[in-house]
Amino acid sequence: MSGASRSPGGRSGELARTTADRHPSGDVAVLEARGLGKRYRRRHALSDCSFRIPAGRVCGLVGPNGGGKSTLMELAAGLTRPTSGSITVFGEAPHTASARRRIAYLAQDKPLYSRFTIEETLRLGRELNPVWDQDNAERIVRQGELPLSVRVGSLSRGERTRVALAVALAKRPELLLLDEPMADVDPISRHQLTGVLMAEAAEHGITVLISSHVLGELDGICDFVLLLGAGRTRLAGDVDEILDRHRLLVGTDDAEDPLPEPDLHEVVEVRRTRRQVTALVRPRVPVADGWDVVEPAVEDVLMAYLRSPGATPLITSSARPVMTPHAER
Ligand SMILES: Nc1ncnc2c1ncn2[C@@H]1O[C@H](COP(=O)(O)OP(=O)(O)OP(=O)(O)O)[C@@H](O)[C@H]1O
Repeated sequence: MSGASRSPGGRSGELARTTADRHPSGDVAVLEARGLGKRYRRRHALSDCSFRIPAGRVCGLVGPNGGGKSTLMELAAGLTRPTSGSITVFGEAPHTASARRRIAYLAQDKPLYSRFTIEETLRLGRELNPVWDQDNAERIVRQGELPLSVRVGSLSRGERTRVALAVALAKRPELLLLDEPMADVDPISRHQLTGVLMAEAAEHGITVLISSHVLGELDGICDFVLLLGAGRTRLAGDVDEILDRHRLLVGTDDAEDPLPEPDLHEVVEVRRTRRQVTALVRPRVPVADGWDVVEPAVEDVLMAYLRSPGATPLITSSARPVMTPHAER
């Protein structure tokens, strides 16, 4: 294999030594936002957004159109600066050269030089990046049956995604930011590229932030989620922790009050069909008899929060930033 190789967790160890404010759980945040805000003229793309993503997680980024996902990716990639609050990557401002070396960002429009061939694109990547895994990049391209001699401008959008992902992974990033990467990719390539992504993330301990509107696409690949709405953090945390905090209550819709204990649970959403009522709640006490109580799937939880913009946000302990005096300024 050409390019520098790195042992799994090698640079994570370095990260652990250099990050001062450890979380009570002992893990280390790769990406952390504290009161983060970004305003474009009068429009607030993000406001007072706080969360942390621990090292090695694959975090699904979800939210409605205009919810602030791309803005967050651009801030995390160091391409734009906050107008309030802070965002750090590996404990540093993302625009610093040392932080940017550790980040790869795949923007929604997959910017590549159209006039370059794939081979020239990879050569440019090799020249620009101190760490570059050429063999891996070529393997990912060849798996899509793309000849290296073809011009990028002649590729379909899905094929460009494959090349862009090959470039991003060849940099051997520690943080990979993927903005709706699979939107143009056919189902078979999507399955295959997702497999490549997961294998690379696991082998090299890459922390991944991946946005998608297709919730089923995130289910099974993400162990962490971040849901933004109107520029704010609405739901963040470990998938297991989030599932553990929610229950789906299913009952018949024959009572006057559809929820027998509305003061006892945080109600995220209530939905009625003709005879049935289904509620997603965060129970504070054991649920009373009369309801079928089911552990929800990730997609159930995400959909309920997306449909209910007024639901009380939940940021679980693994996603809550450590508030140092500096961070509270
Ligand atoms: N460069 C910009 N100039 C002005 N407004 C912007 C700019 N970028 C984003 N916005 C605004 O900020 C808000 C958040 O946009 P953003 O693209 O971050 O949302 P998103 O969640 O990625 O949306 P989508 O799901 O549609 O891609 C929107 O209201 C958008 O119009």
